[in-house]
Amino acid sequence: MIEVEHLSKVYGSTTAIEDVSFTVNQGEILGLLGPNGAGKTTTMRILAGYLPASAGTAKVSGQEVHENPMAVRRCIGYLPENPPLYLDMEVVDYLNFVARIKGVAPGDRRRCVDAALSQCGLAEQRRTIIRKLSKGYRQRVGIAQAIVHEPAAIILDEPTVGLDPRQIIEVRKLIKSLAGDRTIILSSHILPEVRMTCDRIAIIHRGRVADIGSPHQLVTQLSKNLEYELELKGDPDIAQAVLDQIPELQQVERLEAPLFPAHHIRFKVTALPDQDPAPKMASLLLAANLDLFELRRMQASLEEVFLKLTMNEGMGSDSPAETALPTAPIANAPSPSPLSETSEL
Ligand SMILES: Nc1ncnc2c1ncn2[C@@H]1O[C@H](COP(=O)(O)OP(=O)(O)OP(=O)(O)O)[C@@H](O)[C@H]1O
Repeated sequence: MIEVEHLSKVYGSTTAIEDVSFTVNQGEILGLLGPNGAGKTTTMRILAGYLPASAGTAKVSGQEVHENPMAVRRCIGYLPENPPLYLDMEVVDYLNFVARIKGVAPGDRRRCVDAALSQCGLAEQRRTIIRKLSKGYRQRVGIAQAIVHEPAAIILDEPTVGLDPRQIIEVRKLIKSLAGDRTIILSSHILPEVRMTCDRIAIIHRGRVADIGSPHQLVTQLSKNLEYELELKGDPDIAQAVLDQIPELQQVERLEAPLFPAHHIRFKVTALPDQDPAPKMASLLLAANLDLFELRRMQASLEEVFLKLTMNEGMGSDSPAETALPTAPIANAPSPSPLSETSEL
């Protein structure tokens, strides 16, 4: 559905994105995850046909974006980071206006606007002046303007930024409900955001795709060597000897466990790549008359994957799971300059 190949964009002396490639299948939700300045907005604006690339190609439904920007805009809906809402218009008038400038035929407009209002949970607000809406509802209007021409794909730039936690949950639900046949790309600098909403995640780091895959793939890729923690009761030397003779284990480490009950011992073991020695460990330890209280696989988290891929940035947080990613210190970041960009509406 969306194919991006070797895309690059240079602004003056700043390379915003370099050699970015990925594909998004029909009906899939892909998250672009990266800190501020990583290149997410640039990638999305190129895809939406609002910004020319310096090199590479982007295709939507087989159409090259640069060659057919108008055709591509018909099959893509775009929610920019700051949606261009006309605050003094009523919701329904604004959506009618957007439908008209997006080329929806006059006979289809009412149906399209009503569908967008209903899908975005705005039916009761149709006659409300946009200025009077909460930020969460304004964001719904932003999403409604992105889908009003019934595009096959939508691109949402930081759709939950600036919303309170309740509004975030509602907008997330809305995005999920818009999936199905539609293809969705959304960007975020918040890891739980993409983990909860997206089927696949592309980690964007300094303008490049550092890795791409489902949350599960990203995590298992990092942990080719499975790690386990064990808690046993019995003779520590026997336990050590049993574990030492398992050929699938690469490393056996006895852990200090001062807070554990008397005679309880703990080990951390690392398996050889692509080996899972759990059943063998359990049966050999039990056969040696040791009591096995716990055999727990240590799973790398998505946060650890992100940290590994973007190590040189330093997360600087005790709990990355609940924290936004840091601002990337891009060298020579210039102030935005007027380029040959077109209106985002
Ligand atoms: N119009 C512009 N002129 C010059 N440099 C720009 C322009 N737009 C973006 N940049 C630079 O390109 C790089 C990538 O910016 P981009 O906005 O794509 O990142 P982002 O990941 O979307 O970050 P954010 O979440 O802050 O928007 C940054 O270094 C940014 O300063």
